[in-house]
Amino acid sequence: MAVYTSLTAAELTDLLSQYDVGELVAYTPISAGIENSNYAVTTSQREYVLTLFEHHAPDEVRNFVRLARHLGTKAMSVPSPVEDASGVWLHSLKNKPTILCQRFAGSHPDQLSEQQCEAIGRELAEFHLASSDLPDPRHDERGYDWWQSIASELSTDLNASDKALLTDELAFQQAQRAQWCQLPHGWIHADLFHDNALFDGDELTAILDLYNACEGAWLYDLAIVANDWCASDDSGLDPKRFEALVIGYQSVRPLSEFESGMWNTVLRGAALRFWLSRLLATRMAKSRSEELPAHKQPTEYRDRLRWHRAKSLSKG
Ligand SMILES: Nc1ncnc2c1ncn2[C@@H]1O[C@H](COP(=O)(O)OP(=O)(O)OP(=O)(O)O)[C@@H](O)[C@H]1O
Ligand SMILES: N[C@@H](CCO)C(=O)O
Repeated sequence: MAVYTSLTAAELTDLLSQYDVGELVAYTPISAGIENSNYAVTTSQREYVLTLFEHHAPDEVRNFVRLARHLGTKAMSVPSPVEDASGVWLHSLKNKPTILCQRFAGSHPDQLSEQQCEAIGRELAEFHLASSDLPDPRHDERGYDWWQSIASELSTDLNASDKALLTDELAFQQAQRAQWCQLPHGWIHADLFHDNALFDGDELTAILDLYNACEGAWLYDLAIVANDWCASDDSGLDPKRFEALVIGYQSVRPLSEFESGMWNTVLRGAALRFWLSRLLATRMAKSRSEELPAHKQPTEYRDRLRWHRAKSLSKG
């Protein structure tokens, strides 16, 4: 949790002078986030967030931000970069691609309510529909092929029971490939956990961190949201929050009968994906002699996968 690149007031003032955003009043590093450096910036006109991309070249950033810019033109509350006085939105500070976005009000929800789940469901469906006319979604680098390849790499870190679970689930998912391919698909957020949304009470003010957005099944995106926002103490899903989420989503884009029949498969796939990515993150943290925070442990998603599998068995 860090800001990796330090900035002086003079550097920031120089950057802001290219925009029509008023004078610099204050700036504070934002410690949440592990990937990029973010600053909360107050000018005489309004509040902004300045992001310096730590690991990406300008062309990659252009590609990441394409979706946010598209959704910004449709008045969705996502961090879309502000243009400077000559229409340029991608700048460079300390040799790092840099953007300035509107700072949204609100905070990350903590005790998730049914109203918040309904709101995020509605917003996700809006996101799917509003992005559907933007061509060439990015390839999902954490999709099915990655599940297969990373699973064999990571299996040496697992005990026998987890290895058996992983092998069995991959075989199940492989058998379901043809069905997955028939699901309605397009751009998906792919990481809409509750720490990537802002709320003011029960009112959703923004969805953030579109940098994993890629092509995928829309139901899969909804399942990623369900596994996090509706998580229950027994490692499964809370039925009331899950119902609220689906009601919210369907109020904008009703699910087809085929999609509704695929829930269990897709919830399992979404749990598997984050079990694997957290296992990988654990391995990487260990190599730096660090640990993942308690709320990002792989076991949470392994246990959720087990819960979904037990559900499908109990349905017979
Ligand atoms: N436009 C914005 N308005 C308000 N707050 C924002 C905005 N952009 C970022 N933030 C705040 O900064 C934090 C970090 O942003 P973000 O999640 O994009 O970080 P990151 O390091 O790029 O990604 P990661 O979550 O993968 O570590 C967010 O959790 C949020 O609190
Ligand atoms: N949202 C992810 C981390 C960022 O991709 C997780 O909780 O595992």
